Amino acid sequence: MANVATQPCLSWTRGSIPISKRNKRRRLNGFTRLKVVAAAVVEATPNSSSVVSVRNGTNRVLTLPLNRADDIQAESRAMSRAIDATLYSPQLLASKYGSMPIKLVQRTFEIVSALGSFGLKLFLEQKNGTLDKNKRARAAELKCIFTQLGPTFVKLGQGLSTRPDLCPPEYLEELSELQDGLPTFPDEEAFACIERELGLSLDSIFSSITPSPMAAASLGQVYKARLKYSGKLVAVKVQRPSIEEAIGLDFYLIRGLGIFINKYVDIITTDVVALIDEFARRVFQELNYVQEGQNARRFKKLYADREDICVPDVFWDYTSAKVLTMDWVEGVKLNDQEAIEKQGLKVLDLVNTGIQCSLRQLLEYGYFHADPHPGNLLATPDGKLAFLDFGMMSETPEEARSAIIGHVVHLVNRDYEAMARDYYALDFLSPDVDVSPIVPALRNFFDDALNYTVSELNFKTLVDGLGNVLYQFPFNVPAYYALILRSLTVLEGLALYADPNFKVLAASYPYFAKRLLTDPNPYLRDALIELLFKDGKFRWSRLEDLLVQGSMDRDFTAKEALQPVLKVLLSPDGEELRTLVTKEAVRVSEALTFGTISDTYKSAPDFMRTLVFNGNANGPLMMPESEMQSMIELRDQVFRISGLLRSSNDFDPALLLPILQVLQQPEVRRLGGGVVGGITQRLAARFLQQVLRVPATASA
Ligand SMILES: Nc1ncnc2c1ncn2[C@@H]1O[C@H](COP(=O)(O)OP(=O)(O)OP(=O)(O)O)[C@@H](O)[C@H]1O
Repeated sequence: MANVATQPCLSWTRGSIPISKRNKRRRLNGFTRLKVVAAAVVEATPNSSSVVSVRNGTNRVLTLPLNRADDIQAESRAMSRAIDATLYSPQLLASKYGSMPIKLVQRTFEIVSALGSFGLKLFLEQKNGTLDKNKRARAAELKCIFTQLGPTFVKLGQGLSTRPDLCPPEYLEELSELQDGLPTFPDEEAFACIERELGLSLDSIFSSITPSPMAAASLGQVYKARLKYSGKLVAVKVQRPSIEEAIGLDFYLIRGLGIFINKYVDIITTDVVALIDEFARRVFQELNYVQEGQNARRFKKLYADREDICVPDVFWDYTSAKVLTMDWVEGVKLNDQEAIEKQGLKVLDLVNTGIQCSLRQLLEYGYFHADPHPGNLLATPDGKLAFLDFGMMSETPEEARSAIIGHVVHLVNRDYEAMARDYYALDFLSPDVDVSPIVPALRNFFDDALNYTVSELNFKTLVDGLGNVLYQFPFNVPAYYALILRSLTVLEGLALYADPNFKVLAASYPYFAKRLLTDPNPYLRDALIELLFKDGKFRWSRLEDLLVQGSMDRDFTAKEALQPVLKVLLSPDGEELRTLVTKEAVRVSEALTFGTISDTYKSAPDFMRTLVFNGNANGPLMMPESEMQSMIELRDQVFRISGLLRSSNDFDPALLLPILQVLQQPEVRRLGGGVVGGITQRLAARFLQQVLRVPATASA
């Protein structure tokens, strides 16, 4: 939902009306006032502020330490006010609307005539071949039809705007505007609702409130007010009157259509009724603003530990199922680039904050804001990214969170078999589906797409490509996945306004790298081992890349890097890894030794070369130039990596001790294979010992 487009901008000081005057006017209008209940003197503020505010006799605001218990009590009072909040129940809807044939016929007529004439136009345009040409106009028309048909259809449109698998891009764009300029309802009704719901008169709660809403959305409209007892500016969201009625009737009808499709339309194999029920359940949940307040509180607890994120606090004493009072957030919408820049802020910084926060939401705690459209994201004057509207939240199951990170690893590794297997863990495929035919389809698409580096990859290209693959197989895309894609595509879209070359994947990669390097979750640890060791060889370039990327993440600490893997190294299960590490140590120590000999040879004066190396034209070592070159590359890479680790303030070389311990185990010597292996093993151990004791510069 966005600001009411038609409303002249209300300046707070001039536009808001003092409550006493407004009440007089309302009485003149014959507006029935509800019984005024004594105003709450102490206003339970959210616990994070840790103060309550009261006015003393001289009208000064005093702040007192808040007992957290007050806040909990205020919240439970709000919950008891919302005890009657309507829940979605198909049975209840059936028993209620089944006996109202006239209402049903009227509404069916409204819907069928609006959507029927739209469908007819599409049909005719398809026949005369103008369907593609008119796509944009039709999409805009559908947006208007949904707005006219009311909240259920606005919600439906908002939902469709997140489904690139169902709608062409023109429709996605138009429908995603369904947050803007929705019709308002009369202010008198809104104010009466506040009084009825809270059992308090308006003038006992607010010292002033805007005469008309600052914004109107699908389910409610938002006023800006000042709390009487603390002088705090708040946003008061008031639900549209009789909205459960309207939505309930619509869902009853839509469900009827779903039952018909399930029974008679064979080409649609998905359980349409189940989809409708899930969607309706979510919309009904959104109607309980106490639930929304609790979502906001949980979200704030998890993510607003960062200075760059702002989440409004909820005022429980002024909240009920239909009224939500929270901090007023001053800010501009994230898609208003000009206004953001005027404040001396950069859109890309804010988008980056959004991406980092979204990744934490999706992949760390799994609790995420499922509706991050630009209307719900504000840039505050002090450069924070504010999240609003917690009506629709979603959760990523724990297994899926690791599986998503693992999937990215498999993608980077081009391990298509593993990618296909991931779809079980991601719950895309039921365990009885054979994944083998999916592998060539994945290879076909990704071999091409991955010719780009990660930093060049466009998220949308990747998602579209994957979507095409998914279409061909019996995939069932879980709702959380569609919402994740939505979150990231919205942010990518916002960033592209500011920088057409912005890449969401490049901005996300540091987070993935950090998680892989530091997360002890066994799934991620194994994914890291998979990424670093391929075909029995250690891939130094991957490690270097991960360290470079991971260190760009704000939460990265070098001392945690590789710890999960190093722990496995010494564990009873680490046998295979120990073998790999030992072999690699041999390779590295050879590279170090031969690299140094080669450097010494090159830097020696001619006469020395003749004297010491007998003037050997091939250099000091009898090996092809290419082999020598790759050894030198390996050596330089190892130096760069050790430099990267040691340049971080918090890196303690002693953290690498497990490798040294492994190299010194007697059975490891045997792995090196004979005398040469043994020598290089010792060289490797010495080198490491040197690193651990003397933190010298990389080139030393
Ligand atoms: N705390 C706040 N501070 C400032 N403005 C706010 C606040 N809360 C809401 N708004 C304004 O009101 C608009 C609508 O709020 P919100 O998105 O919560 O309503 P909604 O009915 O849930 O909308 P939607 O149709 O998107 O579900 C926001 O886009 C924003 O412009």
